[in-house]
Amino acid sequence: MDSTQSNLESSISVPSVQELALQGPDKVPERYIRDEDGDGIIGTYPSDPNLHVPFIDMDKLVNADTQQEELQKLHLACKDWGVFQLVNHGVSTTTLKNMGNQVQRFFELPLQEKKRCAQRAGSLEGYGQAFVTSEDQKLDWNDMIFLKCLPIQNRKLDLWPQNPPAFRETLERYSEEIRKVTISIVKFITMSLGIQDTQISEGFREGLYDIRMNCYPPCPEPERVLGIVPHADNSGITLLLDCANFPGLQFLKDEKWVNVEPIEGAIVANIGQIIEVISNGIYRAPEHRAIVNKLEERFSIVTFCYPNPHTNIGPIDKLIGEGKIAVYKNLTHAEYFNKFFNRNLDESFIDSLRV
Ligand SMILES: O=C(O)CCC(=O)C(=O)O
Ligand SMILES: [Fe+2]
Repeated sequence: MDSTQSNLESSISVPSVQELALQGPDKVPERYIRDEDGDGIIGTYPSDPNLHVPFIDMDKLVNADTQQEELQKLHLACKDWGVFQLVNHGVSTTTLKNMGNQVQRFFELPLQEKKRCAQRAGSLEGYGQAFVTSEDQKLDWNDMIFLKCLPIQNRKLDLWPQNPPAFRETLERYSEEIRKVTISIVKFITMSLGIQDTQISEGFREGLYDIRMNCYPPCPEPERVLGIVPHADNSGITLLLDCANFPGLQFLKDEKWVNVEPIEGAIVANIGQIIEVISNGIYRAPEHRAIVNKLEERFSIVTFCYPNPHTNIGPIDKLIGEGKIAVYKNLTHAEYFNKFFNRNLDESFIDSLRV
């Protein structure tokens, strides 16, 4: 990544939401309140309980007899939703369970212990918060720890928790298994775009895997705050492990918020803005947000997967020409990240990538 410091590559420090919640307040501090009128409306869109995020079965993608049908489902999932629940993905149940446990145990530690991994000036890595640049900005009802996991030389081990004791080895194992899933699901995503060569998916073998672990404490006024403000991810693809047994993650579909019902053993996969660009906008990086719960704490483990830094980010040749024009610019990896970290938080990042 570019060595020049850019404005969103670090965040000002904010209070721990877990500590706030522990005091058992009956009201939420003003800095977290999103509905100024107190009418409980967050965002402009209603939610729709009758819509469900599609499912994709990796076994069916691999099996020659079922592949075509499943590729067609995958195509529609990426085009119409930008998100799907992936089952039979190959990450072992033990790895998923261990990862969830370690993250929960980390967030259960006393604040002082978690602060040993606190973000340092000028970096988003570590325990803290992302994209907070001013004291009067509204805050998310969320604590997080963000760690670069792959390639191995990107790890800042001084920020990796040593407590709980199995945290590091569990995260190492998890990131390796997630990398395998990423390479294969990206291969099928490009196949569903009609591209047969594996150059794009192979770009994820030496790719970057950054993991954000989120804790959403119970909130006395859940309908007035957000766990994470609506956004699309700047990744190639994002793979999310939802550790709760109630919904918290929502995707925007046809101007309605749709809950992701957590399914044990499934991984939620959403298209990131890099695949949106590569696919020349055929596949969309969907807007999503997290809501919070009055009684229960929720954890999620989110892997942002990027192709290796030598890959240019632009629409692939096969999807332009013969009357199809490029909708997005072609940028180097460094230019893409520079634009991302210097973006204006009030403007659409993806629009800034349009030709
Ligand atoms: O925790 C969630 O459900 C959403 C997290 C998310 O969207 C993110 O970290 O980018
Ligand atoms: Fe996200």
